[in-house]
Amino acid sequence: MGESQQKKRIVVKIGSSSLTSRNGEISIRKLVRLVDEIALILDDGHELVLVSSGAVAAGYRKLGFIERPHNLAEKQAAASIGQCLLMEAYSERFGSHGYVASQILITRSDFLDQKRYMNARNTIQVLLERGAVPIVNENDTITIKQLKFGDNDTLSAKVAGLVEADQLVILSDIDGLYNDNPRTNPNAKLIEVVQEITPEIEDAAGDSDSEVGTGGMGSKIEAVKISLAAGIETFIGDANKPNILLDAVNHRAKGTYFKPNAEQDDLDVRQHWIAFNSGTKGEVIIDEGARIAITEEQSHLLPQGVREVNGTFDCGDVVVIRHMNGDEVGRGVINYSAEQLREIKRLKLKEIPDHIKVTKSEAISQNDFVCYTNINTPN
Ligand SMILES: Nc1ncnc2c1ncn2[C@@H]1O[C@H](COP(=O)(O)OP(=O)(O)O)[C@@H](O)[C@H]1O
Ligand SMILES: N[C@@H](CCC(=O)OP(=O)(O)O)C(=O)O
Repeated sequence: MGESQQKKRIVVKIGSSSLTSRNGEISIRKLVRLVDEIALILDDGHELVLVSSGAVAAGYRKLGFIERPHNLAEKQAAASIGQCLLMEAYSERFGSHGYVASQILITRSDFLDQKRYMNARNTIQVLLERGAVPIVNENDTITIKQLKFGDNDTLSAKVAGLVEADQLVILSDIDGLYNDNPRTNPNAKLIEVVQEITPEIEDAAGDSDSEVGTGGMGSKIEAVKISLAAGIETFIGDANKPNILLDAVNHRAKGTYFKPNAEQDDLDVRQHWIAFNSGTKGEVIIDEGARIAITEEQSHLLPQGVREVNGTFDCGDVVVIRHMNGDEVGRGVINYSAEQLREIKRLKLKEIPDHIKVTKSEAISQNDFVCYTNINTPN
């Protein structure tokens, strides 16, 4: 183990702008330099998952386009060629350092489904245990517009949560978050440490000015909200600075460090999925007694404390739990359908009619519940 002593699990996101030359084509020189830096981290004993953009950039010229296409189908076609070329370049360079690269293509819907989520997690776990370097990108060629991450910033934050990373490092063409877009305001100042994403920070983070970057600083801040909510410290810095990765891991790189709330509770993997990835189907409105039971007394949510049921859901779906006063309390996996719960709301367990008896009679079990005070901001 090197200077940082403790083995860390790091997710590194490399944006399109950091892998391309001025004309938007993939730059093998830039890719090679970054792989060489990653090898130093691996040599130091850390585990690393790489989230790499660049498939469209690597492929569009081979399809005869003179510039990066804007039409979705054309970008998807370009990505299907570019992804292979990208992986070929990564495999070759990682191989020269004695490391094996693996490809993982993910869509937004993979995060919504708990089984697919766990599968992805288990696969990456094996790869990391065996010393391989998982390289993740969005599955561009098959993802429909409505389910697209679009930029890879959000994907990297979700991956960091998936693998329970110690640190997320987002490398870009800029050395961090400024208090205004430095490309248009020469007086903008770098913000070195962020403890909380305030509305001022969200306002400062603008779009991308490059031809190849997708989300700009705005999508990076959205991503940071997800990683901080999951308790993962995050860094944004300039991919072009020598030793940026090793320095970021050792907290001495120039850039912006985002600190998670130290008092946050640790969520287990199922609670993490419920909090950040599941998506919710409907709402269960509860009274004060039920709120105290589930948030302060570590008890189950019983049908007795349910006042209203909004929307449609089935047993096993994740629902929002809201207090009668309108405040959101948390979310959890529901043991009844909306129809069943409407029929048994406010009833004691022994009063539940036989035709509605289910295996777990509580509405939401304590270990299937995530309280919003235990996380910063769920997405
Ligand atoms: N407040 C800000 N601080 C830093 N960069 C900003 C800010 N607002 C907008 N930007 C823009 O965001 C760009 C980085 O995002 P992007 O081009 O999407 O890169 P990537 O391809 O690495 O995701 C910067 O180069 C800059 O033009
Ligand atoms: N999945 C796309 C990446 C999209 C993109 O450009 O993302 P980003 O680099 O975060 O602005 C690709 O590989 O081309």
